[in-house]
Amino acid sequence: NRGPSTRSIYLGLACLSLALHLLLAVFCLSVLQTTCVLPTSSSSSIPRTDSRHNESVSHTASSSTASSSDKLPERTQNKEHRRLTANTLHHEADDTLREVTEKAKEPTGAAKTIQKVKGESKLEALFEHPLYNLPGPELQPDDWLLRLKNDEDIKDAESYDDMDWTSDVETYPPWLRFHLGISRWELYNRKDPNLAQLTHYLATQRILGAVQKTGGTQLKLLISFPNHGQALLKPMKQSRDTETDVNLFYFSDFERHNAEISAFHLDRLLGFNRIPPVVGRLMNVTADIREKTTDHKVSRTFFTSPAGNVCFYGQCEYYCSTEHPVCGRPHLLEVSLAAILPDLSLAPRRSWRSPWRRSYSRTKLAQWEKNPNYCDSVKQTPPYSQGTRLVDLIDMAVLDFLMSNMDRHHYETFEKFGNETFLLHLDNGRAFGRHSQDEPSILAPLQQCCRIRRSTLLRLRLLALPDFRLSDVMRESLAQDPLADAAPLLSEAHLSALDRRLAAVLQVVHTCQEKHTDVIHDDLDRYDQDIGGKFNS
Ligand SMILES: Nc1ncnc2c1ncn2[C@@H]1O[C@H](COP(=O)(O)OP(=O)(O)OP(=O)(O)O)[C@@H](O)[C@H]1O
Ligand SMILES: [Mn+2]
Repeated sequence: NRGPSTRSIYLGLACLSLALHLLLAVFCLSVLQTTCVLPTSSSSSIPRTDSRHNESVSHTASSSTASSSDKLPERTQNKEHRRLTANTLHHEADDTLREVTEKAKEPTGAAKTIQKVKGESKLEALFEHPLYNLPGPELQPDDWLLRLKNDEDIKDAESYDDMDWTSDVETYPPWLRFHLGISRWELYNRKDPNLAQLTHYLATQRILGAVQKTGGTQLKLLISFPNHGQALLKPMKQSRDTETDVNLFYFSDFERHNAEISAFHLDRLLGFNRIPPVVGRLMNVTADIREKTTDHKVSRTFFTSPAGNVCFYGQCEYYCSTEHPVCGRPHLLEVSLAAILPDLSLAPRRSWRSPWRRSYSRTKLAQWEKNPNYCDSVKQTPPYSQGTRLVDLIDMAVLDFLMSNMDRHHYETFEKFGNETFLLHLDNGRAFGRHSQDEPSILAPLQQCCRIRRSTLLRLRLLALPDFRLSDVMRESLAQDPLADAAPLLSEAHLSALDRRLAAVLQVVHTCQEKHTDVIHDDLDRYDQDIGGKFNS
């Protein structure tokens, strides 16, 4: 008899459960709508402020793994891995990105000072000059190193199909926006507001880790920050003004943190934009390195010096010993931090041996030192026989002569761009070693080939004028670095050496022009109206 009543109870319960499920579903839908739906602008184009970049460009999401760094074996970017890194980035992005961007908007102390003297600023005047505002070639999609996917790509590109790039480009951390801004012709756009945010990020972010960076001969660390940001650290090893010992060969010279910082500023002042942004920072050796490192090569070399300073030396080929320690005072240490380039697995680079490489021997001379017609053979050898490679190399020689860097044995390019691209000016640690002496042999490419880009020559002439004097704009530019608060990054002696060397470069060009008619590589024929007849060459 209990059959029908039990059945009705079961029926009632089933109805109740159904109703509850329905209620739950409705609730879930409404909640998801408000919290889980991400902006639909996943493929949003980045409107670029600079006229050079005024087309709308969308970048591929492949840059997501840029953060994954050296730990990954090259070319192991399978789909699973890419999805993982993209997702991780987004999770971290949510809570820390806003903080970073907010902080980055505050100008540093030095930047504020510069703003005050607006109107008298030679640096501002320089960057307002038409020679620093030439519209570059119009950029095609292939002219970006990394691209986010745009609608077209979504339709046809299988390789990106599992990417989950849903957040707004504006919320990407500065290092990622730096990567997305690398083009065929320059590493960064001087007017990109992200540049200041990137240096601020490197100078202020909490340090999460420090390991020794492999490759090269002297000690350097790979620093990691929140949001997968990384930097290449070079420590201060000697006082800023110590001149390189005259009996030390160029290949035995110490690397200088202030040389890395100054080289970035100089390269930017020359209008090249070919050095990754570098910023100075006062770090705590104990809290930021000793307590953070997971690298035994580093941690086991820490000690306290007789003076009570915390020191370490790491493991490397040159100067990694108790006799050459890196020491805090007692904990504080000045370092340079360079923005890290996109990971090699995403943006492979090619390393080129410089035709004017030194012999790196105490006794041997290189070919270019023995043969005055050396350039004739270089001019006939690819890639120097075509395009702009030779004048690019000469630009680099001018930069190196100005800062007296004799250590340019190699240079790198991004493989993606083939031979039609700028040259990366990495590793400037051995520059600015001596101010009392110049090294004319660094100018051998210019002097032997008698060729120079017109835009480079015109900028050099501009920097020789009192209104834009190189030493003055360099002093002003370096004052923006956080370490300038402690002491100038380059002494006055180094700054005036720049003016002296600039005059020497112009003299070499002048001598060339007396002997040859094809000295100028005219890259400005399209802009002659813009720059006027003021600078005839
Ligand atoms: N900003 C950067 N981002 C990514 N990789 C970099 C960066 N700067 C340098 N590297 C890479 O690290 C390598 C070593 O750096 P660097 O040349 O500065 O060290 P080094 O000890 O001075 O080398 P060497 O002794 O060969 O002159 C470089 O060859 C380059 O490929
Ligand atoms: Mn080096």
